[in-house]
Amino acid sequence: MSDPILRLDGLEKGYNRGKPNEVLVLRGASAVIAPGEVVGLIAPSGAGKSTLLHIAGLLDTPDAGEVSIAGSAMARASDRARTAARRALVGFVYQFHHLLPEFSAAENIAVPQLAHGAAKPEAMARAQSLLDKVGLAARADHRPAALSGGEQQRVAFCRALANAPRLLLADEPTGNLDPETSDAVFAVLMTLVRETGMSALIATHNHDLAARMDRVLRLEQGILVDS
Ligand SMILES: Nc1ncnc2c1ncn2[C@@H]1O[C@H](COP(=O)(O)OP(=O)(O)OP(=O)(O)O)[C@@H](O)[C@H]1O
Repeated sequence: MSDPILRLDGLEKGYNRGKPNEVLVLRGASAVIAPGEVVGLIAPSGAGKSTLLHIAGLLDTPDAGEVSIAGSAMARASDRARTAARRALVGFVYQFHHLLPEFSAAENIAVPQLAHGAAKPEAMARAQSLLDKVGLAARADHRPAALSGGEQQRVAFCRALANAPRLLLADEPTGNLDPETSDAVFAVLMTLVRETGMSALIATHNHDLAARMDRVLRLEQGILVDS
């Protein structure tokens, strides 16, 4: 059997440890995500969803436990190895688009490819083909401020997929949109994820959206439980 794309083993994470204002957020969180699996993450506000996603995406390190991506243990790997794995294997989408305001939609999608060593013409061609897929071919030259909220978020999806990651980590990817737009934009995200066959861990407060995923994990009292 192929390695899981993401394996979280007994993750522990706290802030201000050993001090009076200590907060223990993760207390042994474990999960396995198989290739191609799309998993929802439901957590009450403040339960540690962002902390978990940052550790899973190698943006932060756990106090204890292991994170393996595509079979490689990364929790205690060098910064250089973690950055290389993150760039090659992981895409991120947040609640707010975080697009660079002075760049066009296509340029925003080209940036991570250039950082990963692509040549500009190829990066721009891939940006255009991703924009085609999300119905924004005609918006390639628009700056983020000239796009609607739903369009900005669709560009952010393209940027997350620019380097063809194997794992998408999304933190309330449509949480900033009105319900109708959220539904339509979420459908675009799911189509992109399913078409590429990538795995995804998608945090949402929306139970209807969570119901469209293969399964759902809940983060409760610092551990992950099947929903
Ligand atoms: N740098 C930090 N220093 C101290 N406490 C922190 C820090 N970052 C997060 N926390 C605390 O850890 C807990 C989990 O935070 P986290 O941002 O992971 O929650 P969340 O589930 O993503 O919340 P929300 O859904 O409201 O965004 C919270 O109680 C938060 O106050």
